[in-house]
Amino acid sequence: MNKKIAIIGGGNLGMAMAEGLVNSHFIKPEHLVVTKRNISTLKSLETKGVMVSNDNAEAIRYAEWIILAVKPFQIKEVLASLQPLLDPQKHVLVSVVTGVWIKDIQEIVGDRFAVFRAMPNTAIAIQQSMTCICAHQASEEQIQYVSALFDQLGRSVFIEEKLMDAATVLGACGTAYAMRYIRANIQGGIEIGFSAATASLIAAQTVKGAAELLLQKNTHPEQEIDKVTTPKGCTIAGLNEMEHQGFSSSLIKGIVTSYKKIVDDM
Ligand SMILES: NC(=O)C1=CN([C@@H]2O[C@H](COP(=O)(O)OP(=O)(O)OC[C@H]3O[C@@H](n4cnc5c(N)ncnc54)[C@H](OP(=O)(O)O)[C@@H]3O)[C@@H](O)[C@H]2O)C=CC1
Ligand SMILES: O=C(O)[C@@H]1CCC=N1
Repeated sequence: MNKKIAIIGGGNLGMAMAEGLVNSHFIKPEHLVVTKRNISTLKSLETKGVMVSNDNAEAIRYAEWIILAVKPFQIKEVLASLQPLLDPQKHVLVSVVTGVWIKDIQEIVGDRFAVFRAMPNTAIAIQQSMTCICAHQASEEQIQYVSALFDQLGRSVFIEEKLMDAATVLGACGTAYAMRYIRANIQGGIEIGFSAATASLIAAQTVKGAAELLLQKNTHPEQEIDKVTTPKGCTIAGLNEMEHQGFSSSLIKGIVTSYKKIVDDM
């Protein structure tokens, strides 16, 4: 397991992945290199012993596993600059870039590489990501390595590439949707009497507990809702008012809008 990993693009997600990889001890810090043009924001990683660099070529020479974590509009230029240095016998590519297909990557680097697309979320920093993965021309050993990597950083599932945009919305944008739900709870909590700090704790732990009920007991949300709603009680009164105001409908419309944005832009 002494493989070396390069993360090309140490931004929000690249940095979160690096933190998760090091904190989980999946990789020794000295076996990880993270690049970006302005490396001054990578000091916390450097302190942990991770190599940081503004030289992608140096990172490609060092590592076998290349995680591409730049913005979608940057990927073509970055791949084109890396192409002469990439070797299908040595390198495996893992792209976390939204809306960029394996065929787009192959158009630039050629079709002889094992390529993965992975869609984690920012909770990867604390080993709580949900990561959807698809593989192309990968060996069983490479698939096992990628599985082990993302399972160490949360939970993972292999999906077909055609579902990758949907995975981006539900799994990655989903972190932002959940944050907004929690924030609204905090605002409501303050209005009914809590300090912001206490409301934040109650809201976040309650959401965590609700999610764990589904994950651990494998139940449907409505089964769990039935256990909370006393007939004529306060929960159902509040829930129904939320639905009258378009709660579920607004979430579904938001999810579909995010999805259309990816599909229409690419
Ligand atoms: N943020 C999220 O929650 C998620 C993001 N994604 C995807 O991950 C990718 C990264 O997103 P995110 O981290 O949010 O974006 P960021 O803009 O935060 O990170 C991209 C990083 O790439 C660096 N970069 C730009 N050009 C180069 C280059 N030529 N060589 C090396 N590094 C470069 C930038 O730093 P500098 O300018 O210093 O070079 C920047 O830090 C995107 O494609 C996004 O769609 C996927 C799932 C979740
Ligand atoms: O909105 C974005 O650009 C990215 C895609 C997934 C999460 N954030």
